[in-house]
Amino acid sequence: MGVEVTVDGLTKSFGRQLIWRDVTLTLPKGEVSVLLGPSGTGKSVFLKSLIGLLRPERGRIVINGVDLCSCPERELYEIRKLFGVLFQDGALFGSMNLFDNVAFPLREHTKKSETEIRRIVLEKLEMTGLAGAEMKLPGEISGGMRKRAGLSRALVLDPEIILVDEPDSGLDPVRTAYISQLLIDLNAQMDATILIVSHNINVARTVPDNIGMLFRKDLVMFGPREVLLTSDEPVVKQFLSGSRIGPIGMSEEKDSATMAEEQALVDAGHHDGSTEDMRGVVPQIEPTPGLPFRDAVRRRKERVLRILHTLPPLAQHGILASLSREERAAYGIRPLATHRQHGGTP
Ligand SMILES: Nc1ncnc2c1ncn2[C@@H]1O[C@H](COP(=O)(O)OP(=O)(O)OP(=O)(O)O)[C@@H](O)[C@H]1O
Repeated sequence: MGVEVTVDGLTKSFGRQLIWRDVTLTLPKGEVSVLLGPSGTGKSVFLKSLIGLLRPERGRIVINGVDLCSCPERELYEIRKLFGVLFQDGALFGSMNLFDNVAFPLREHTKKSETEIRRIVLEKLEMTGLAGAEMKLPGEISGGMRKRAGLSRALVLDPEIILVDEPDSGLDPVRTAYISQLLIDLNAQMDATILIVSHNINVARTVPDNIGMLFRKDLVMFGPREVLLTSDEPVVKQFLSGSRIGPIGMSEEKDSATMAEEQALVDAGHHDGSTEDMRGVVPQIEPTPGLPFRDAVRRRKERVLRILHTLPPLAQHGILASLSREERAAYGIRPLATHRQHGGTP
């Protein structure tokens, strides 16, 4: 089963450039979380900090009681074995076929026999839909297949925490939907803690149990998916609708004069770049029929219902609306009062 990751007061700079400060969040064990944020807000830097490739100046990252930010190199090496990482481009060795790429961590870090390695590699390739492609070179396959090969390699040491950097980058919407399904299926099979970094709205709306967002060097929010998906925060609203109108600018945040000018243009009928209001809680992707039920869903339900009273009303409503009649009875919850949601859902 996956482990909990606790991040407390984390701050990272490069020289005089502050990337983010005082980031505090908990990745609940075995749950899937997404970290959103406009380009350049330091999402990849956050992933690299989690595995100890970068060392933040302040704060703690605690896994199994060990603080990665202050522990000795030997302990960090041991904790890193809990992680499987899918980097943006798959980070495959171009001269090795998929079999050898996926076998690489097993040959480097274990004393397993070639027979055992073969069994594991073929199993992971099968799990990611790449059975039969083991002799192909990375240059001979599509971007989506390279992502899945990178994922196979991230799985071979049976990680308890899986970090995924932009699973959708370079993929069309259909291939993105397939990789979203694959991540949920893997979570159902392995119960690993998963953190996905992305700016894809569909991934954010349909995949995770929890969502966070980085903006202006801060973690704007992190919590149950229903909180961000129903949020009224201007930056979240703008991000979810893909609009030019709001605090996020072309490369940096905007000043209030620019925001007022842009709003005036839209008020005069100019297109704001968005397609539709993407706020509101939509159903989460479920594992492919035949795969196990996600234990994380049950654990999350219990956790979220314990903190329900602390959440905003729309988020509460989204959570309660996702419960079946039997669950409502089991948790002693009264029938739902009607409450208007964003996106017109009553
Ligand atoms: N090793 C490094 N040395 C100096 N600056 C770095 C280093 N790594 C990242 N940065 C800077 O940190 C900032 C955040 O980069 P990062 O790649 O984490 O952003 P991101 O949110 O993942 O962006 P995107 O969504 O475009 O991938 C950028 O300004 C980048 O130039």
